[in-house]
Amino acid sequence: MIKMMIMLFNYITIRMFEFIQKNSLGWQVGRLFAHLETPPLLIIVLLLIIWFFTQIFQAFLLANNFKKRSVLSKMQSQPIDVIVVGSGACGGLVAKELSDHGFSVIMIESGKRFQPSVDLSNSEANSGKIQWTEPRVYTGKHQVIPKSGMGVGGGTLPWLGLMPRFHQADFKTYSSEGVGEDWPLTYDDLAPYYLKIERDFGVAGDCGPFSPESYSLPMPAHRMSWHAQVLAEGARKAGAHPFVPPTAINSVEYDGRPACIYCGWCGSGCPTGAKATSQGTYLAKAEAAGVQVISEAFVHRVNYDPSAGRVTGVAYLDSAGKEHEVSARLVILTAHAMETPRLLLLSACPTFPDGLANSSGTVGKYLLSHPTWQVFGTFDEPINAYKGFQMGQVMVQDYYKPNPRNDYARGFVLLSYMMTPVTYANLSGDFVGADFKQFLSDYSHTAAWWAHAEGLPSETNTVTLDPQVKDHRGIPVARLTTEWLDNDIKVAAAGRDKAAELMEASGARKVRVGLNYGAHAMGTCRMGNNPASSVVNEYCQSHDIKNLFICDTSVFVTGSGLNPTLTAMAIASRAVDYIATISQQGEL
Ligand SMILES: Cc1cc2nc3c(=O)[nH]c(=O)nc-3n(C[C@H](O)[C@H](O)[C@H](O)COP(=O)(O)OP(=O)(O)OC[C@H]3O[C@@H](n4cnc5c(N)ncnc54)[C@H](O)[C@@H]3O)c2cc1C
Repeated sequence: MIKMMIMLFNYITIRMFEFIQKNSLGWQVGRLFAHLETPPLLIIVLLLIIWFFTQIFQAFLLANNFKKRSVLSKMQSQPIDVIVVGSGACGGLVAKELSDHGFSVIMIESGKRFQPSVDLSNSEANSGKIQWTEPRVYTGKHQVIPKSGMGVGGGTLPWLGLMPRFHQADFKTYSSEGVGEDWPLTYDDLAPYYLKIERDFGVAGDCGPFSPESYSLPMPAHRMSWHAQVLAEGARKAGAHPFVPPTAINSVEYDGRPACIYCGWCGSGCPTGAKATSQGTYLAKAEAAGVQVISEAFVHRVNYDPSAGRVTGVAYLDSAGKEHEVSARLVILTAHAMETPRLLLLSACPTFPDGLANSSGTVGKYLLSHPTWQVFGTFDEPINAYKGFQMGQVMVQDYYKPNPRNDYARGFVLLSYMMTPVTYANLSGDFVGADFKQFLSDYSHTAAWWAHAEGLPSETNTVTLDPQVKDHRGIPVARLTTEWLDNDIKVAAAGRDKAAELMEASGARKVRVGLNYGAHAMGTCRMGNNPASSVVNEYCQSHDIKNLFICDTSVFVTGSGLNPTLTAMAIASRAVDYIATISQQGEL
């Protein structure tokens, strides 16, 4: 075969020289045909040439990791400072704050843009529109399926708005308890950013008796609705100290957005704008200041220039499958802890064959989640727990601080919770006939505690590229491989049992343990001081590529037992200040 190819190559070369000599296409074609004595031989040669070039073309397509290649459009006429990938909690903040610092920013978001008052008004069906619906593969001993958002606004479209601060010890789990790992930053590093975001984003509630320090929030706490009062009373009887936690849902009109009307559909998107979303806060201001948002645009590669050792921009596919390239001085990934590692792995190149910015081999490793249990209580009188916002009208944090007498490390919190009717009905399982009827009529008599614990980091909990499953674009999807550690199981079980005890203390006639699952995704591109064991430094800057930043929950070292978004935003805001400083010093 090789011999044949060489002969073919020699033959074409000789003919080309002759062609140049004679400078006549007609003469050349005539001579070529004359040398090929029989028509079958001519056909075979032509087929071989076609085959040869098809192989080269296919290899090229594979190397570029996509099926449909169309015309590249270099869209910008002006040089851009920063590309932000993903428009969620951190993306919106990063775009707004960079724009305030004078950077020109393009944001690229794979989901659609919604008009909340029209597209998301008051229906459970909407939650499907605003959650990530593309395929992912979940595997491992205990499958963890963290929900995530999609659309302009990202995870803040379906989120429930809980905004607690992490505690000092959450950043030092190894030095305080010998588990997990210490972060390269501290609570004090983030405290000014927590404060700023609570004001800019809009948070209502109390810091509670167990907060890392005493702080006040810009809006008063919401009044607990009846079910939350019943749960709080039971918690007090059992010796706990319930309070109304920090929530990014307006209790009064704030920053041009109205107070909550307590319709109870927070997870389906807020039609009034009372719930803070990236789209309705940071991003709205960023766009007004000139930030360009490209929606329905899936970034499938971060481009890298090996001669400069820098990223140069990104390539994305629009909804019609057409490819575009955008270049910028800086690329910031805020695509969340499942899609950011996927994108880096998809962007493998000769310099980084195992994934861009992955010389440490840790991209996609140490996937963190919160092991949780739902515990339902059914009461004699109706308590209408569906009224008011869905989660965290009351919180119990008494069992959060680690206690050496426990047979587990770290801790948990309890948050009041109630699901919307169809989600509740879906839990009916095997009930039929009278049992099913009873289950449904219990809805207005039922409330829940959501026990939310800390899951510890493990190198074998990972996001990788699935070798088989591809999305509709032909691109490998994220594959999550997970197994809870012994400590995760124990601390979550302690949370579950405490929730059941408090529910009984509230007077529930029936206590039922519901689902056990993993909430929130974090930690797949963790930060650290050592480039051999972490992906970014404490300012979210890649150890390998200085103009590449990762500013989302991927950078978490441990997950704490608390809702993660405020802390991710605080870390991102601190990274923006760093970027502005080093940019001024000419270091970017
Ligand atoms: C139902 C629900 C309730 C929640 N409630 C709470 C809560 O009460 N408190 C809390 O702290 N957290 C909560 N969370 C979690 C919270 O939403 C996330 O922690 C937070 O949004 C993460 O922010 P992020 O910036 O890392 O990513 P996200 O906000 O998830 O944004 C990432 C964005 O990137 C886009 N994207 C992904 N890949 C690409 C790509 N290749 N190209 C272009 N765009 C891409 C996605 O479409 C998405 O819009 C909840 C989540 C859900 C789903």
